[in-house]
Amino acid sequence: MDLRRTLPDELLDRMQLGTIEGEVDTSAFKFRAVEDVGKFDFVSVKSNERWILAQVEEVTKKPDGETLAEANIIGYRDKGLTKAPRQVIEPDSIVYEADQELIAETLGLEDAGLGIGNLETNPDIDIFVDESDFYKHFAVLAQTGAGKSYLTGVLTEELLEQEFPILILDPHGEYSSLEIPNPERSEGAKGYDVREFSPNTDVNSEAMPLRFSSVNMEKKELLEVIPDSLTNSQMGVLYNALKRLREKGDDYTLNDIMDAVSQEDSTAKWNLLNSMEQIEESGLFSETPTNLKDLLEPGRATIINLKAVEPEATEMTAYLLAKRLFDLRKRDRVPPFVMLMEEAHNFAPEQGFGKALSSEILRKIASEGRKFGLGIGVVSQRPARIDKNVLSQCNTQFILRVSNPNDIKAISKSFEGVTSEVESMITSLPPGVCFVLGNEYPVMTQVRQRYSKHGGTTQTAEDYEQKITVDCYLPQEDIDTVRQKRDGDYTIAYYPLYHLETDDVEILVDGVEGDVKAERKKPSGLEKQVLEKLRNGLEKSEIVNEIDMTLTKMSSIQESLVEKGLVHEDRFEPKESVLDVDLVERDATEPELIDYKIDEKTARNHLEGAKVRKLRYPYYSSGDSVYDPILNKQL
Ligand SMILES: Nc1ncnc2c1ncn2[C@@H]1O[C@H](COP(=O)(O)OP(=O)(O)OP(=O)(O)O)[C@@H](O)[C@H]1O
Repeated sequence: MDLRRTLPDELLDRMQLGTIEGEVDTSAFKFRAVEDVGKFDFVSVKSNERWILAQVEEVTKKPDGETLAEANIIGYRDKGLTKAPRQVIEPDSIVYEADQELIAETLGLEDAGLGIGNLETNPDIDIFVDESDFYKHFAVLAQTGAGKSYLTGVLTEELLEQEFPILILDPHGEYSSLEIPNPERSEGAKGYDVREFSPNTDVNSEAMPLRFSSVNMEKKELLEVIPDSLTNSQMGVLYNALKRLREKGDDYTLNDIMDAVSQEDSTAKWNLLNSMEQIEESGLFSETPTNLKDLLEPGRATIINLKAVEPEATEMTAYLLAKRLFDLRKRDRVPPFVMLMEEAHNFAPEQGFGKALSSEILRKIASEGRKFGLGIGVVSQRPARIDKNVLSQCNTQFILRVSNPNDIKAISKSFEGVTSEVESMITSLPPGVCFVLGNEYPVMTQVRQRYSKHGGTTQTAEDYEQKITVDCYLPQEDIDTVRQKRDGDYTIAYYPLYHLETDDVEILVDGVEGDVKAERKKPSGLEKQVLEKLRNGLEKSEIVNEIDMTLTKMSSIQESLVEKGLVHEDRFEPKESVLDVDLVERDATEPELIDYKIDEKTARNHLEGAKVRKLRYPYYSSGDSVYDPILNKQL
């Protein structure tokens, strides 16, 4: 019988793949394939006037050359819903290739939104995710090397295209490459608007410093960041100190609280002060804090680079950012935004896997954030170690390859739609292929190529660049700010200097030319005190009062300071010198260092018996132009 003649027209343009064989039930069938079929291919069968979609689960080739395929029935589309058939398909039915429309309709695929890739089995079918779903939280879960940070980069690009403000907690400093177009793309490469902040700008020298305000900190917040748990008497001391400060009615800082605590009449204050000193030493708080509103700008990714930040400071940063930004969001002071957390198991650990300061606030955001337009993105290679209360609130899940049984269990417990077949498929996904869960059916997706450069590549011996730590004068402006303000592709260069010092004199010698760049005599004890107060903006009369000295003494000190070249002759103001600029340690690469041409011995000729130290002066250069970030001017 000529099968094609007996078929209605609508069937004719679909490719026949084979015929059902053996027993059929409502969930699966087997068919003898006459065309090539592969694992996970979508196929279709007509039953009771409806097209049923199924997916090949296994293909077997028999010794006689016959190919048998097993397919799981997904269902049919009816009134906007995918339904499982209640009647069995007729044995002997013909199995066809499934067309794009049937697949897209039955799987309930979106046809617009964030384009993350294509259906793994059908490259012509693009996979989109509804952008509003990102305020209902999402998770990217995968074992190391499966493509987790690559996919997170793709999601970030798509969110930035939709003008979302995004904040990324980046423990390894791998997301700043979002600003660089992907060099592996022949067309469509693109860099994005990125700002980088870090609590540790010594190591992350390209980042702007991230500092928090300690003005009027509430008791609850203070108790969260104090590293030790307090005794009742310590609580009492803190309570009294805060009460007294509030009664005064003025703004108060962490230092004011410490002063007030030290004035309390209780021995419990000493340990409390000790704990508070640790917060102060973390360097996270400042009188000139980062304006948190600057962290959220539509269409911009703000990266919180936590590379080389101590674990305690990392925790405190995550807690303070989540807490304060959620508060600001609730009061509509910042736009709706998405906060992405790499290594999320460290910020919201599951019980039994440690504690984190940010646990409670992240649970709160997970359950309430969507009401206020704060979506969180949980990215982790250890799903089993993430707080279930947080994980289960993630409405959309992107699961790449995961093979650890505990992690698989955590995934199937937290999310719907993870059948045992999906579980086994997750263990064998190739890199860059993920399941998108959260819709009607888990969709196996080939993640698209990135528009911007992927920064998470494992470092190899060839691309290893040794870092050399140098003592460097602290730039007033960081390189990113200068790049943005002056719209130039500036790179940093460290100019070599020698600092020579005896008990009386200090000089700075140019490490290339060998000449003296700055010189001055050192102030004596009392002169130093006067100079310091002068630098802090005090008037002569105020200094006389504070140090408690006669006017005659003050005049002789002034004379001596003029003679040493430390203050101006015509006005009692300190002379500015590069010798007063603060020093910081910086990690530089070999090409960033300008070579010394003068050796230490030659430099020492300028000042016999001096202690010599190598220092560096930073310059930012772009083509022919050179910018001095200490004097803040173009040279
Ligand atoms: N969709 C993709 N397209 C092309 N290459 C990809 C894709 N996904 C991943 N890769 C490649 O696989 C490598 C590993 O991916 P990625 O860095 O995202 O892994 P990871 O899961 O984040 O691992 P780790 O936990 O070690 O950071 C990448 O360097 C990239 O080259």
